[in-house]
Amino acid sequence: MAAFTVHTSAATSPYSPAGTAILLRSRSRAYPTATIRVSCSKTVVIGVAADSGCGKTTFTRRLASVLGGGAEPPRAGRNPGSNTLVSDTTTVICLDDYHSLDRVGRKAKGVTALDPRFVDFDLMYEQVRAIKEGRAVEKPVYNHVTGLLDPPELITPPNILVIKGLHPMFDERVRDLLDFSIYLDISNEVKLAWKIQRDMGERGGHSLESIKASIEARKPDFEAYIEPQKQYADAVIEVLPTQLIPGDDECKVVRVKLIMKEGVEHFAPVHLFDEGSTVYWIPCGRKLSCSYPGIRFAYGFDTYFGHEVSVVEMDGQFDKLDELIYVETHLSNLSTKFYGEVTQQMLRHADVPGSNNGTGLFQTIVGLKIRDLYEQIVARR
Ligand SMILES: Nc1ncnc2c1ncn2[C@@H]1O[C@H](COP(=O)(O)OP(=O)(O)OP(=O)(O)O)[C@@H](O)[C@H]1O
Ligand SMILES: O=C(CO)[C@H](O)[C@H](O)COP(=O)(O)O
Repeated sequence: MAAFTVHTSAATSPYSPAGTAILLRSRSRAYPTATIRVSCSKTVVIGVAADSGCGKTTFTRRLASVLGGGAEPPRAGRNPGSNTLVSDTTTVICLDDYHSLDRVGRKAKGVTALDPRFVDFDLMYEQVRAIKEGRAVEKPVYNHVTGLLDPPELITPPNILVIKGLHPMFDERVRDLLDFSIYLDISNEVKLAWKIQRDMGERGGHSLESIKASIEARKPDFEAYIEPQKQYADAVIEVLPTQLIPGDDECKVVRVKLIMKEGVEHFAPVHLFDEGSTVYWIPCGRKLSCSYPGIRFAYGFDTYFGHEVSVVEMDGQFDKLDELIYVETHLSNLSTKFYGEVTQQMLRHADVPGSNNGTGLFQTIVGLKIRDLYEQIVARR
């Protein structure tokens, strides 16, 4: 386990309000000494796990914005290769920053980034714990552009820390630091469609064959190290091909399940119409315009890795986001602060991928539930 020294001094942090400065510095890595000023309030920690290219960044951008104000990379002058997002209430850190090998090193060893042997879990645990306890850290940076391990960046304690990546629930010590955890469970068909969209579209430079090959090459490690984490998640957002278009392989229309564990402290699962009932609902018609293939909701109880869960499901997509209010009025336990807040949040983020289907809807709802969980934890203190 890495050894650490703690420095205390007073200064102003580039990230957070004034407070007594405590800086955690790792002896096992040569980090520059920085002094900052942080509030000593504690931080609520949220874990978001998924495979590569499965929407972690997209979700956590939406989440940070729902929790309070647009999330931006760290202030000017910081490392442009930083993966960190900061809003006025939330800091999102990317666990790729704890890679112990850079891209060349992984290639030389013939290992993938999913292999936990090459993740610095000791440092991850010490730094997430430090932030949770109100201490700033100098977090390493993995640069996805260059594939190199960049100089560290200063992270000071926010109200809510979101740790997103491949392994937030893999190490039991880190898992025990989480106040709430989400797993994004993207089916193989949808994962391929999204990776094609990104690596041949947005990022470019990849062929269909190389994309399929990279997914296949990582599959053994995904099944061994990433996918088993979903048993620990408090909520799972499962994205599947639609059942409304027989034989569809485009995955432009998706069926999405929000799987919520029962009995999680500060988290009351959402339900549709009547709690505890089994519901199948096709809302299309005069109050919710739906073009082909329409929309279908479902709700009920199930078991998931031995846990009792509630599941709300949406298949299809919205034509007019403002009509979502009709659906919202039939959902309960949303933790909204006013009538129509889910619909308003969806309209605010209409340009974010998934805003017309169950992924955007359930990600928005999870954001409001996390806000409520945070407020309950703070009130209890
Ligand atoms: N709900 C969604 N609907 C449609 N496309 C989506 C959705 N969420 C993410 N995507 C797309 O999937 C691709 C991967 O998304 P994103 O970069 O957020 O994943 P990631 O898990 O952060 O990736 P990586 O692990 O490589 O960092 C992007 O092209 C993104 O636009
Ligand atoms: O799985 C990933 C992120 O979730 C990345 O592929 C991993 O971090 C390695 O990055 P790169 O492919 O840019 O070297």
